[in-house]
Amino acid sequence: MTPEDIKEALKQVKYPGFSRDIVSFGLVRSATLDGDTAKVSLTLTTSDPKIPLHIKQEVDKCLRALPGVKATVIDLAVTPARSASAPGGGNLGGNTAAPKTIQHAVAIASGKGGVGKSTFAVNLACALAQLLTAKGRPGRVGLMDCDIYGPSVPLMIGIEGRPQVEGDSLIPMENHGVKVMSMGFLVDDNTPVVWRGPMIMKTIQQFVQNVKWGELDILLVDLPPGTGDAQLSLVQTLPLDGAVLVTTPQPAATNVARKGGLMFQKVNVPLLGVAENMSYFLDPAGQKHAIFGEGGGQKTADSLGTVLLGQVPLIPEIRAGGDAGKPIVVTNPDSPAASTFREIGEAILLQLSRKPMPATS
Ligand SMILES: Nc1ncnc2c1ncn2[C@@H]1O[C@H](COP(=O)(O)OP(=O)(O)OP(=O)(O)O)[C@@H](O)[C@H]1O
Repeated sequence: MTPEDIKEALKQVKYPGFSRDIVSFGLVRSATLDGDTAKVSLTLTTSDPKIPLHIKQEVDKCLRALPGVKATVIDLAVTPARSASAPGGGNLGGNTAAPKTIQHAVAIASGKGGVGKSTFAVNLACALAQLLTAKGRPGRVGLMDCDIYGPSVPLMIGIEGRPQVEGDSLIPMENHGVKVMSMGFLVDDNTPVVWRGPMIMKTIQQFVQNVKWGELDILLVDLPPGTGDAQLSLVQTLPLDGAVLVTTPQPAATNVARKGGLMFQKVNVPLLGVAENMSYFLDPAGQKHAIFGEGGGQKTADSLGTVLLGQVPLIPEIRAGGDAGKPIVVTNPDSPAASTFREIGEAILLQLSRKPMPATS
């Protein structure tokens, strides 16, 4: 029995409340067999004492079921997490004060345009809404579309019309369990692009402060594509807890995605990971075709010292869902693509609950 065999077996142990296992979450530091004793060391960041206890019991059960294992030594190092359940979290950095009712704000960014960032953000928001609803926390996901030049979120999530105004505040629009605010609700197609630049900072600050989001566990912020000065000042304006980079697999996209990663590091926003979109085309016979090459997402993640959160296939159903305002996560929740979005959502929630956030300036 090699360390790899033991790690393979430990993939049966799920992190409490998630469908992901402790190995893929990176909690297992080492695993060895010494005579008939299996020795495993784990690290975990949580403030909930029930979680280490539960994981320890499950790991013990799993190890004892292995051939030749009679005893176990499980070393579990627990670091207390910042309080993820405390309202406000207290860690929202940035220049704009975030309402205390928003626990975590996470940017969805891409280096290049057209990699499917908005499609990703919409599906991820719906997946998070499903996950949190299943945990008894419905209505706690928000999506803020900051793409001034091509705000596509309203169309992709199936919302038309304008938000209601209540006193000084705007009421977010809602569909598929996600509260949404978008530049697309406020500027029409005829608004000249030159006006949009000066409007953006002010409007986006207002999106954070003057929109009645209510109690949110997570607010996703769909940033405009690119890594230029405009994005940099936007990122500094927003009270972000983390960022997810979306890329396609080819080198041309990943090189620019890396620049995006460096931009977040510059402003002390932790990278939660890289998501690869259009990773492969899945033909009707179930065959995978690497149209845009392979490995770019992993390479980007490695070079930025972060993780690859998941790989979303290129399938016509995702495009059609975007055009119809019916994301695949909602219309076909059992599809492999929908499962990928939920797995990415789980990984993000887990990271937010265990990662102590550095203070931002
Ligand atoms: N995984 C996918 N499979 C099939 N089509 C996809 C996929 N992801 C995105 N698309 C399609 O690709 C097009 C571009 O996607 P999207 O508008 O989300 O990109 P974007 O990166 O947000 O673009 P930009 O930021 O430049 O506006 C859309 O037509 C969308 O439906």
